[in-house]
Amino acid sequence: MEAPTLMVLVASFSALLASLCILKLVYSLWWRPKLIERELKQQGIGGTSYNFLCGDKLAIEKLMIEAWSIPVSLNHEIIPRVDPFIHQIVQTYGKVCLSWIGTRPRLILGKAELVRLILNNKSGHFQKPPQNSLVKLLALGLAALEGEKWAKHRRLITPAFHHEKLQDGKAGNADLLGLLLQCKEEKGNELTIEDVIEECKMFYFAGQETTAIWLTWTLILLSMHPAWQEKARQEVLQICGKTAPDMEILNRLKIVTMVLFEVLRLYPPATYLARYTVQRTKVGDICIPAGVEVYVPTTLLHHDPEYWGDDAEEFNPERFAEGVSKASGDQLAFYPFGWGPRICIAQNLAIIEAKLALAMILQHFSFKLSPSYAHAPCAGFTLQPQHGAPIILKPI
Ligand code: HEM
Repeated sequence: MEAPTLMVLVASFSALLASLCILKLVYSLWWRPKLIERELKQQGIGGTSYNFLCGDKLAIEKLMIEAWSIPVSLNHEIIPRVDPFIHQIVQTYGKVCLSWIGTRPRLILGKAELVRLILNNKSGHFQKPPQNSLVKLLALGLAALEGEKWAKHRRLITPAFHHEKLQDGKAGNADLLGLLLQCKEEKGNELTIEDVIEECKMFYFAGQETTAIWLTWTLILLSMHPAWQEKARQEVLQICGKTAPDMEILNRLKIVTMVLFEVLRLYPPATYLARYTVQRTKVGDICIPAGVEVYVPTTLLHHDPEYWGDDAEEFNPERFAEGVSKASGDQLAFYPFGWGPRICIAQNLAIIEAKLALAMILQHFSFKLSPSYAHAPCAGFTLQPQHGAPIILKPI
């Protein structure tokens, strides 16, 4: 073949390749989002229209900067501050609506019956959304695994949190590490040393932050509601005086438990859960295309008067007097630990830790908010008091 002909061929091939790349880009950055938008809107789902490349990112950032620049009054109507975009979009388009995180469609499902279908789904069509590399670096392990590997790790780790272990006070990191290393040693088991490290990292992050923040909000709320602080203290002192509570005593602390659940309702450490459709999937009447992030807004459901009544925004531990299942109009309006197959593996441990810590604080201290406290809940990795929690403790 002559040189000029060869050059023409190479040039045509390059041009074809470039056109294909451009087409692919146009498809993923414009056409596909628009197709998904049309499909969901045809099913009667309202929401924002897709903006090229950035979606609702700018609107979300603007609302957050505004909301987070000032504290709020000392009450529990926190949604407009914690998640101003969700607050606004749900007010405009309803509890089931569509928004955009860049090019990724985000379907908000703020109804208990749909939350149930998503979190209970065992088809494998809903997975954890693809994460950016920073999140991957921080937290891998069980919470980020999928499919067979997740099922295997979950099976391996579950015994570390068995009820009897918790009763003996033996559960925890040392136990988990022992279990994982034992599994790694066993012949035929493909658990690698990297897997063991990832699980330990995951448990460190998942375990420390969430329980600490739960206790922090509990101290803030019991400072805001001193009558409940006193009621809970009286219960502890009546049952065990000033001796450290054991498991049997912890099981008898009814008011302490009601208080802790009411704090989890109003200030859930994990403000939302997210899933991602790996293929077209039906949820109730909604047909969700592949590649859609499903956003399950925990804080919104925990504050919704439809499930909690007119006093939804009030701190009223009494609503948990008959247990979690009778506290709301729908059991799936309260899921601080998630639900279904991926429910928090350590929820019993977290509850025991929180009860023990709170009971011991109540036994030995009375507490109130420092005058420098500004009520400013904001959602980062977990739901945080933005300017800290200065609390004045007085030994009793
Ligand atoms: C107040 C305390 C805690 C809260 C509110 C909490 C909340 C949650 C939630 C909502 C999920 C489900 C996530 C999802 O479905 O996407 C979860 C999963 C998980 N949590 Fe917790 N958690 C707490 C304490 C802990 C502790 C103490 C540990 C470890 C010692 C832990 C380890 C895990 C793990 C490993 C998963 C992933 C389970 C799986 O995907 O199979 N959590 N947690």
